[in-house]
Amino acid sequence: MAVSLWKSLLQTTKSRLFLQRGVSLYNGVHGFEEEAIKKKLQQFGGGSINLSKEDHGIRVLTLNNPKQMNAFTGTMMLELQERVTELENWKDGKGLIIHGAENTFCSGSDLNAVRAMSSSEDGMNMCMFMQSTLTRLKRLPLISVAVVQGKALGGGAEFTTACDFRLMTPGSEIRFVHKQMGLVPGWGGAARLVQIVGGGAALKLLSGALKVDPERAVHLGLAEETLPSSDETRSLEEAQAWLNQYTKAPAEVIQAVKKVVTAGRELQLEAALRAEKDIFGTVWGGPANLQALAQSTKHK
Ligand SMILES: CC[C@H](C(=O)O)C(=O)SCCNC(=O)CCNC(=O)[C@H](O)C(C)(C)COP(=O)(O)OP(=O)(O)OC[C@H]1O[C@@H](n2cnc3c(N)ncnc32)[C@H](O)[C@@H]1OP(=O)(O)O
Repeated sequence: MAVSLWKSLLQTTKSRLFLQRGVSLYNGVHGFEEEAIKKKLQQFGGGSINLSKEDHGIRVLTLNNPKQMNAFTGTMMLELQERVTELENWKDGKGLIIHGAENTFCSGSDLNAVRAMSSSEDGMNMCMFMQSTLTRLKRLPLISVAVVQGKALGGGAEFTTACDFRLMTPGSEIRFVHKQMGLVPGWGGAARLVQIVGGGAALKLLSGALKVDPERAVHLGLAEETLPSSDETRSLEEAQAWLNQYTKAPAEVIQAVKKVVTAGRELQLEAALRAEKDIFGTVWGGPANLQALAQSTKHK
């Protein structure tokens, strides 16, 4: 009796915690020194992470460091965390498109920062910082899609897996080059890749550091489709049209949809069911629900 009560309390707490915004994956208990790593990252500047204005419930996040093929500098890592916080507080959002500036996605960590931060302590702290930010990004109550133009390498490949979907332009590639660097993914990319393509395919992609072109990515279920255009502006418009198919409903309904899927993805069944109940409670009898009932909506 006492054990089952305790188990039930633990699961409820877990599903509640999971629904909260801004919760870091790591803290001091895990040896994470957030303020120390932020100070360190501040030393490696360049580039920016830009967030567009809202358009029909969709915003565009741009990885902007084209001089280095959009490699992630320290300050870009810090800015990404700020943009994610901004998106967590966006009440009317439905969708997010993520792409790289000047027709390429991202070539991973800035190698200059990587070289200067080669101690185990810095590596662990950077890993925990980026895992935490990308986990929050994937949990956003928005439908997110990465538009992969040019190359997504190393941390860039990992970043694409923190989106719900990937669309690739002709000639683009996703490549987990970590093995070639004597590493494995550390931004959560391996765990997410296994969820997306399964263990066998993930093992091949990581151990072979294989170039994944759009055709192979679609075949593996890593990408949804190849966009018709490789032109930067047109492919973004195509991605927007693709995303529009899934965001035609009030924001509170789209957000609830994403939340139940996130719960199903991340929690054990009983905790996911409890989370689903809580989320269901936010839309039941809500404006969209009442309107659909009043109109006797038919689903022909
Ligand atoms: C592996 C784990 C780790 C993590 O997860 O944290 C990482 O991500 S480490 C980074 C992994 N990425 C790389 O190792 C990329 C190395 N670069 C390349 O393979 C090429 O530069 C490539 C294929 C991205 C582009 O080749 P291309 O011939 O088209 O152009 P350039 O090589 O001339 O590159 C232009 C310019 O960009 C600089 N660059 C590219 N990537 C990075 C990077 N990750 N960090 C810093 N700088 C980068 C490159 O050095 C050139 O600059 P320049 O001043 O002209 O030499």
